[in-house]
Amino acid sequence: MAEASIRSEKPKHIIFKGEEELSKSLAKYTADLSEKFVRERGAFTVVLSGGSLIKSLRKLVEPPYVDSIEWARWHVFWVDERVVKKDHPDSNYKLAFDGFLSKVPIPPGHVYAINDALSPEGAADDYEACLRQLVKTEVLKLSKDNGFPKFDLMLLGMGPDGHVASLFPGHPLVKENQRWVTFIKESPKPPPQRITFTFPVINSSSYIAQVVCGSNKAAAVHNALGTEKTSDPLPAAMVNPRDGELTWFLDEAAASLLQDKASL
Ligand SMILES: O=C(O)[C@H](O)[C@@H](O)[C@H](O)[C@H](O)COP(=O)(O)O
Repeated sequence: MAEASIRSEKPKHIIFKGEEELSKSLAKYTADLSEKFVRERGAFTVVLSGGSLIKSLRKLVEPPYVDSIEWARWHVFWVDERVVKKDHPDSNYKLAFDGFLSKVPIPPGHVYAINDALSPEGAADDYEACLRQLVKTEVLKLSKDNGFPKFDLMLLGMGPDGHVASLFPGHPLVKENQRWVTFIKESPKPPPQRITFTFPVINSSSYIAQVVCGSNKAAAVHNALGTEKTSDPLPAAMVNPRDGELTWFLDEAAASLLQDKASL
């Protein structure tokens, strides 16, 4: 079984009037965690998604954060990546590079992009091997209780169907519980070929921000934040860190079907 533990209570969620307020809060949240992990262990491992998340990180590359964050201590990963060349318009690396990474002095050797010369199978194996090497050099920690890598911060988006990373509703990959990184060749969201972290890795993170905006995602937010027990939860409802902290960052449109929707 995958780690589809059913929640007994709602995870923490914060509702913002709009995406502008959300992006300010997300920048402060990320900068505070960067400061904490750099102080505690001299490094900060951050996992990015594709999609609209990258735009919502824009305040990090503006003052005060652009100058105060210790970018040299960052190590950047992707929770999922499309199996395309790194300069292809569908590439999550390209999206993040153009909108974020090119604007801050993170050492290029700390940015762990997919090997874009490989097949989906090969790229997933290669990415997992890269993570295992980073465990040896102690850039990455391992979760003490399950042996999966423990990232400091995972920044997730969510699709209107409730998918996270490239883990889609009803797809067998949501139950993968051995691999750290796996692949999909028939993603319902184009492009079809992708690699993705698995749920045991996602749920071993120290902190997870689930960042969701827009009325087209309101039904999935309502479903994922509900506490009704179901045998077939949405992937977004399976984000449930075993020894970490999950915070949903929502705008009013995405939160419109929730009962308690007091916004900041
Ligand atoms: O490669 C991808 O497709 C993304 O990593 C994906 O998992 C994304 O986070 C969601 O689909 C939400 O995307 P939007 O925020 O653009 O809706």
